[in-house]
Formats: sequence, structure tokens, C-alpha cells
Amino acid sequence: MNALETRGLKKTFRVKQKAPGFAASLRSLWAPQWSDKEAVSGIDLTVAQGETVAFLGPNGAGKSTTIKMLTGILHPSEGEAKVLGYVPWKERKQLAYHIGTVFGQKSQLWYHLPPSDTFELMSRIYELDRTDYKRRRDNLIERFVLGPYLNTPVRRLSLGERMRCEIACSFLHRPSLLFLDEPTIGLDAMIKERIRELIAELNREEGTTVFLTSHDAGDIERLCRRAVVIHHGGIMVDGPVERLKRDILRYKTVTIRIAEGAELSGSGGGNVMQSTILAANGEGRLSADVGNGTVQAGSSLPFGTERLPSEPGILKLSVDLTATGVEAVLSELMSRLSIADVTVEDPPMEEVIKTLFERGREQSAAGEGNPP
Ligand SMILES: Nc1ncnc2c1ncn2[C@@H]1O[C@H](COP(=O)(O)OP(=O)(O)OP(=O)(O)O)[C@@H](O)[C@H]1O
Repeated sequence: MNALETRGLKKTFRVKQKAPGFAASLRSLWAPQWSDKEAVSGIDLTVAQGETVAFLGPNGAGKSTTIKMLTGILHPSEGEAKVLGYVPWKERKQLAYHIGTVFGQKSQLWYHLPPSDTFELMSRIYELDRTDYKRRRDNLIERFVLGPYLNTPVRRLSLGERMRCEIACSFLHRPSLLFLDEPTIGLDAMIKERIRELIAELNREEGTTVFLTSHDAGDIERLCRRAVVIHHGGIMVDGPVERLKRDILRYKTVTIRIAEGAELSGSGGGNVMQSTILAANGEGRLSADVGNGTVQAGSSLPFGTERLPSEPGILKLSVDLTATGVEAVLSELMSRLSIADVTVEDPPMEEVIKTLFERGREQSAAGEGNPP
């Protein structure tokens, strides 16, 4: 049995139309005008048990609406779906025993109670065997290092502490399928990484199917092997994350803060000849060509890089990993610049999606079909 299967899954919302102004508001009370908004326009998707799938798309693409149908919160307008063998909107209660959900923006923990009480309540809701529950709870407390704040009311926990409790709680009843919606949103880099490790660990050990929505490329790379990209309610790309990474995430963004006393200018925008880096006289100067009270760093960027728009004092580069390495770029820049701080990031997922769409448009214009 597959973890989930959908055929022609569609959701159309009826939306009330209203012209601006008070008179129009009154009129719409007597004679409302309606229009149809197709949020999901026919999704065919099969996910096998134990798969880790990133379900991606820009804002408004239809991700949440699809997840709501798959968890039984919404009834589709057309189409079929089976999740762990259940029709979600007809057998929601039975399905709830077998799935877990984590919504980064919404808590399932009782706000005024400590996490230990939520665990207890969940064990009753899911009708867990007492001995098994206690063993499982203790194991999750240990894995997620929840001991220090298990008895603190949730409202007093930091976001990172709360999210660890949320995820531990969603694993309590050993779900076969876990829906994660932006599970690391707002967390700092270290906590994000720890949360990803724990989810990956449980997927490996218990074969939990993961269906993840995230705008964070790190979540996708670390947690998922397959990416399904939707746009305007339909599937646009369905393939291995490795391929998406190879094609799109081959860039890293390197942001360099120049040491105090140095200042950057230049037109940027990717033209190497135009991307002259200038620094003011004083500490942190770049190289030799002195002129008009400034020190010129040299007129070219390291090979394989492109300058991105940035604030004064910051040099932001897109590094093409197929042409060069981050280390080579940094060592070249360090010999030319006095650097106060460096960060290396993946491009934001929005950028990845944008690139995908641009390629899609180019390829369909050339009659080549779907992107990559
Ligand atoms: N209850 C509703 N009534 C009318 N339109 C809705 C409703 N819920 C969602 N929509 C519309 O359906 C489309 C898809 O919304 P959905 O929330 O599924 O997108 P999403 O991909 O999850 O976006 P985001 O990344 O911003 O959360 C949007 O245009 C949204 O405005």
C-alpha cells in the first residue's frame, strides 16, 4: 500500500466579489456576486511508504489546500485521494491515529500547560498502551533533550524549545506519515540543523513517510529525496531533490562584511568589468591602485562569481559551484579585502522556484515540454 495516492484532486473555492466602497458593500449584502477560485487544479501524486517528499511552490500555489485535503480538513471539489488506505475527508478520525502533523506557525501544544501535560493528553486521545506510551515518551524526551523544560508552561518556552516539543509530540503515537509545514520557520541555524537530524533519524529508524512543505532549501536538502513542485494548483516538477540541487542549488550566496573603516561601492549587477570594488583609505584597504583618496581593489570579481545587490559595506556574491568552490573564492577575497564577517547560504527557495519557472517558460516557448 502506498502512503498516499491522489487522482485528479481539485479544490475550487467560491469567493465573494465586492467592488470597493461603502455602497458596494451594502449592495453585496443584497445581491452578492460570486466567482470561482481554483486553488488546486487536478493533482495526480503517488508517494510510497517511507519516502521523503518536499512539496514545494511559491505563495498561493495550493500547498496548504492540498495538505488540508490530504489530512481530511477540507473536502475536494473533484478527484480522489487515499492516505494510508483511508479517504481522508470521509475517514478523518481513523486516519488521525496514523498521521502526525507539525505546523511551524500553529502549535498543537496546550499554551498554558507544560509539554509533559500535552504528552499525557495526547496519549489518552490516541488511546496508547500505558507501558508503551511511557517507554516512547521517555525515548523522545531523551532524543529531543526535553528534560530541562518538560515542566515549564509552553508559553514560557523559546521558539526552538517549543518546536522540539512539537515534533517530539507528533511522533508520540508512531505515525506512519508525517506532514510538516514549515517546521523550522524562525529558528536559528543550530536548532534547525538539530531538528532536521532528529526527523531524518526517525525516518530512517521507523520508516516514517515525510511530506514536507518549506521555503528553506536546507530543510529540503537535509530531509527529502524527492521534490514535487506545484504552481497554479498543478504539478510542475516531480523528481529527485539531487537533480533539483544539481540544476538549481548549484549556487551559494556568500555575504562578506568589510572591516570597519572600509567601504564598498560599485555598480554590481553581474557585469564583471563594472563590478569594481572600492574601499576608503584607512584600515581594511584592499590593494594598491590609489586614486582620489580611495583604494581600488582591482576591477574583477573572483572567477565563477556574480555580484548581487547589497547594502554599503557588504559584498554579496553568488558563487557558481560548477565553476569554482566557496573556499577558493574566500581565499582570493581574503587576500584582497579586510573582512569582518562572512556568511555562506543557499539561495532562498523562492529563488530556486523562480529559476524553475523561468526555465519552464523558456522551454515551453522552445517547445521542449516541462522543466528539468
Ligand atoms: N478558504 C479559501 N477561500 C478562498 N480562497 C482560498 C481559500 N484558501 C485558499 N485560497 C486561495 O487558494 C490559493 C492557494 O492557497 P494555499 O493556501 O493553498 O497556497 P499555499 O501554496 O499554501 O501558499 P503559502 O505558501 O502562501 O502558504 C490562493 O490563491 C488562496 O488565496
